[in-house]
Amino acid sequence: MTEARRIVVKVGSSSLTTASGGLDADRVDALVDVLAKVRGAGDREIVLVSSGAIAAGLAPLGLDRRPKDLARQQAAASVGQGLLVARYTASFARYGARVGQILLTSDDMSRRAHYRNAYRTLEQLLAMGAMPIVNENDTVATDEIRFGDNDRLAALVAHLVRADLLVLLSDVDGLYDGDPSRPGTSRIEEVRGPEDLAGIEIGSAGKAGVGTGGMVTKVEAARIAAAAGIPVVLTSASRAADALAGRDTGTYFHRTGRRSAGRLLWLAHASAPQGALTLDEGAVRAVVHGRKSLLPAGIAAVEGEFGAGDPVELRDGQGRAVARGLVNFDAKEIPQLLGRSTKELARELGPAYEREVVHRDDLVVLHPWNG
Ligand SMILES: Nc1ncnc2c1ncn2[C@@H]1O[C@H](COP(=O)(O)OP(=O)(O)O)[C@@H](O)[C@H]1O
Ligand SMILES: N[C@@H](CCC(=O)OP(=O)(O)O)C(=O)O
Repeated sequence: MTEARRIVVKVGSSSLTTASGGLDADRVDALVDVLAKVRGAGDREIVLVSSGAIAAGLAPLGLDRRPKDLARQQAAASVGQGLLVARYTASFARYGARVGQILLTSDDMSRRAHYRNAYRTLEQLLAMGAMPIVNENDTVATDEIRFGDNDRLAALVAHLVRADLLVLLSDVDGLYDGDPSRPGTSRIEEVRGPEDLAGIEIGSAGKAGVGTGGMVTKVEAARIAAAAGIPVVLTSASRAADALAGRDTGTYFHRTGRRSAGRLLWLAHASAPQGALTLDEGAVRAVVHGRKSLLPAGIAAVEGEFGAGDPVELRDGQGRAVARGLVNFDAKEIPQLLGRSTKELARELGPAYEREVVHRDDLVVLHPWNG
């Protein structure tokens, strides 16, 4: 852990708010103290993924708890994000450090140009010595594409910036083998693979009522990062200094895979497919084994309401998901393309119809078909 040069630290809402709700300036300062010292001590870079926008916006809007509807959550995030970053700006200024705000949606993690730009901005901020602070762009994220929690976003950011370590900070000092508020449960120190999670009761958000995903999304984020070659420490915000100093704390998830290709990680693990295309046998072979683009001739059926650019699932004849991809057509355009060659379509409907339905650069074959 002490060898990690680039670290993504994610802090949850529950670690930044007071018991009665609202942003807790002391807890923000305590976290900033730890991060600023790590940065100041040498050649380690940190990207902070911080939740807390919705929680910070509740009291100023006269809300006493996190609203259920998306519109009011977005309004709260809109008010709270400004307050959150203002707080971080003041807090890092105590160390002479600047902060830069980066708001991302799941869309940004999949579209090539957005992904590249986010990467470039993050690199530039780090090169200029500013502290990047990332959050989900709550005000534009719809229910369908929303991360909702920031745990998976943090895993994807860790992959995006090629981090050596992901630190997930919560209000609990690790993964427990059952609900930690129950007596008799104990902390799991290491997770080497899925077998170490068998039989563990992984629950949802804690009592504070401001967090969202609970342990489920943290374990999922750890799984995504570990599979992409990035080890993960899950611990409490109050143990952040220990975790960053490499002292034994929390739960350590060993990496399970090697670093993999860019933005497609999002497609494989965190996207919500907006529809499905059923492939004939030849197309399954071409896409899964040949790593080819999906052409209209190989599609047998289409389901769902999606627009061009949305993630869709590709299924075989038995209905099993074999891949995910970003589709180049709206759902309603596809029925007329089914089973037909691109040449024929171009002749009949125009040159715009000569394109692949899913380009191979926008396609990820799912495990266990990608072995
Ligand atoms: N097996 C478990 N181990 C640890 N915590 C768990 C477990 N199951 C459920 N939890 C709950 O998950 C909560 C953390 O999730 P959450 O409130 O979403 O935090 P954050 O705001 O930090 O993202 C803990 O407070 C705990 O009550
Ligand atoms: N983007 C949202 C994150 C929502 C949330 O509560 O996330 P988390 O506390 O990480 O489970 C916010 O800033 O409020």
